[in-house]
Amino acid sequence: MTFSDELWDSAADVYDAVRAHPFLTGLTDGTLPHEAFGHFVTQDSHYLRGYARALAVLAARAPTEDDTTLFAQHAAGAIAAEQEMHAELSASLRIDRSGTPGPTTLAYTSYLLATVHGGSFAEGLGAVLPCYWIYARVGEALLAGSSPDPLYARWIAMYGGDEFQAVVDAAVGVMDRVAADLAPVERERVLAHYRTTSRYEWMFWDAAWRLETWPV
Ligand SMILES: Cc1ncc(CN)c(N)n1
Repeated sequence: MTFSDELWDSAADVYDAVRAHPFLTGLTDGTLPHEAFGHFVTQDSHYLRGYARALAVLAARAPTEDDTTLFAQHAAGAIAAEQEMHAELSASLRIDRSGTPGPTTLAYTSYLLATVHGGSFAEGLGAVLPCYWIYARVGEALLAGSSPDPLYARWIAMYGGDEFQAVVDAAVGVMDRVAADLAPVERERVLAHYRTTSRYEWMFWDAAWRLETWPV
């Protein structure tokens, strides 16, 4: 069993909860209100800025030149592709993506940044991995059925597409390589970060579903 298998299995219950969430079932059957999707797109634009910063820190702390190149490319290229899609979706939904990050967005990005700065490279990678991997698995699972709503179909095609899957495979491969040299205590820390950010992934969809705002 590879370390990435162990990681995936450790948060498989969270992934199952993600798949069952009404935001995703609504995306698939087309019943998700555009207001909730617009909320998601706006918050995700904020999220991606924080995520890109976290990947850039990871690139700077990477153990090999190839890893630095990989995460720097992901910080620039992958994020640009997602932001481009958000710009198109926002125009179709006629939403303005300005405003401030909501509570869940801020908590999630703050956790990512704290971990990539304060933990080891492996811990940082464990924290960013659910962002890659859960979206790839969700995209892959939803691709065949897609959605009757063309905006949701566009979103599913992005994450279910080969390009995104290849990006994710590369990041998972680095995790497996790095894990070979980790002491058991550090593996446990990686698993803990991975589970926490998997939970944040569920919370991010839930926040959009609830149209979350700051309570005061
Ligand atoms: C919250 C979140 N998580 C993951 C992804 C996919 N990079 C995303 N765009 N937004």
